Amino acid sequence: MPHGLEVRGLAKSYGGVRAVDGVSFAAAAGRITGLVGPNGAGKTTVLNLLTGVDRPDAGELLLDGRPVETRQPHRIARLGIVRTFQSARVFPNLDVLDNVLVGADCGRQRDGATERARELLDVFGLGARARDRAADLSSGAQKILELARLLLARPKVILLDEPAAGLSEHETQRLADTLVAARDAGLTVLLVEHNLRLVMGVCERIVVLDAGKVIATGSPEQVQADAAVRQAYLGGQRVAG
Ligand SMILES: Nc1ncnc2c1ncn2[C@@H]1O[C@H](COP(=O)(O)OP(=O)(O)OP(=O)(O)O)[C@@H](O)[C@H]1O
Repeated sequence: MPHGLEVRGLAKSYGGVRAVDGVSFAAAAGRITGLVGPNGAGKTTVLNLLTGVDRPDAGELLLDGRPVETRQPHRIARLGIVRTFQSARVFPNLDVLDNVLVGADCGRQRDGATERARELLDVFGLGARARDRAADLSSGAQKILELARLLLARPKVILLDEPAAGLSEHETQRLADTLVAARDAGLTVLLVEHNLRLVMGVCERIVVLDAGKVIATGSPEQVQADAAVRQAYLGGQRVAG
């Protein structure tokens, strides 16, 4: 059984702010791991450090037990670790199908790419929009399109930065179904998300950050019952289920 992604002692300060302060956790292979926490907890910074968008002050990243030495975003992507951003990055003037096919070039998976791209669009509910310009999709649909493009390249690990933000309830359900299907096909997922209903519904394990530190790790049930999580993250309220 491969390990998936492991983060050890990750740290990053901006001026006097310790945005990420000695963070260690694992995202097991073939599982969906949630990374949650209140605003400013350091979640996006973790994703930026893992994908080479920003440089850590300290820390190690391991993929399937092997250290990832490079800090260059394109090399990290070539190892199979890819990410989405809080706002979708699509090619507005390309149509929806061609947007997905860009992922085939990134992943060098051209054989059968068009067929697979169409399948992905169907799974995501965008099949009927294949020839529409990406710019004409809603912002939620653009996020789903970005995800389809990334999946076409068959990554090992996908890091998602608030994929449900701006999605309708229906789109969020599609997203959940697709993440579960991708996981069942072997994908390792790290999900940064404020929609706790989604997180609790699809994640096997959840890592909770507060003020740059991991304050809890466990199953959705364990995390919901954790006093430190309630205090820091929810001000004592019950975690939405
Ligand atoms: N480039 C930067 N320069 C200065 N400070 C930064 C920078 N990036 C992040 N920070 C600070 O680091 C801390 C963590 O921010 P980060 O965006 O990682 O949190 P987050 O958990 O993703 O929050 P949110 O849920 O609101 O997106 C915050 O105090 C933020 O202001």
